[in-house]
Amino acid sequence: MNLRTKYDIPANAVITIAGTVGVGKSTMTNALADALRFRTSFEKVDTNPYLDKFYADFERWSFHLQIYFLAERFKEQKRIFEYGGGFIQDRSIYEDTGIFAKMHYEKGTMSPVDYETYKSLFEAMVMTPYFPHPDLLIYLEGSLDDILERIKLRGRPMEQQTPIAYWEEMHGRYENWINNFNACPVLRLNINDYDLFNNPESIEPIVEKIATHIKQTQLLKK
Ligand SMILES: Nc1ncnc2c1ncn2[C@@H]1O[C@H](COP(=O)(O)OP(=O)(O)O)[C@@H](O)[C@H]1O
Ligand SMILES: Nc1ncnc2c1ncn2[C@H]1C[C@H](O)[C@@H](COP(=O)(O)O)O1
Repeated sequence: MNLRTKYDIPANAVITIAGTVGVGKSTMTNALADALRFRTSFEKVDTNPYLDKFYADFERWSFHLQIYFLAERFKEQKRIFEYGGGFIQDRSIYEDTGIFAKMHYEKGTMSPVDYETYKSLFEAMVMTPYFPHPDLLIYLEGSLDDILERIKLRGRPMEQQTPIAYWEEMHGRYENWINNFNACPVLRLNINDYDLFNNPESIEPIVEKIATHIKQTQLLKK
């Protein structure tokens, strides 16, 4: 059944899924797109020319990787706009700057000049009235142990070789980031409260929450 019509979710809605590496964004993106009959926008991992190099040498490749992600996400943004919405997006552009670029700069693996260049490009491209914010950002949260388990289970070699301290730092930063995030409405979901693998029907209560959230936001705008 098409849950979008059942719960009266606008056909042009754009919903972005945020959360730390391995938390379950791609799985949620697919499940929601299927339930709502929406298109998907994924970040490209297998064809990313910098990701492996970046994990092997953060200092050397962090700027290149951020520029690559920024360009890719901007192209996706344009595609979403051209279709007139109706998308589930795997990871928001806000995480690139608010989590990744900032973390690498503060940890000394991106130089101050590269960080400034990146930020000014980001602000010129994204923080303008011409860049529509998503209708809803769904934030997936879970314990560090559960997330480490999922990263292990997925088994991307570059992530297996990365010290646990990196994922721990990121996990803490995500918590701070979401508590201060206000660019668009947020729906927080704990990964222990649904199980899309063993219980695919657990998507329906999530769709219901999304509908309520979007309606509340529309009422506030009036
Ligand atoms: N609800 C779930 N229960 C158990 N494992 C899950 C669930 N959702 C995702 N996973 C597993 O966790 C790993 C990371 O999920 P993924 O969706 O790729 O995360 P992300 O896109 O956030 O990096 C994958 O191995 C995936 O199969
Ligand atoms: N902006 C980014 N900077 C550094 N690394 C990033 C960025 N965006 C994504 N990544 C990495 C993290 C993961 O290894 C892969 C895919 O992310 P995932 O959360 O598994 O979808 O890319």
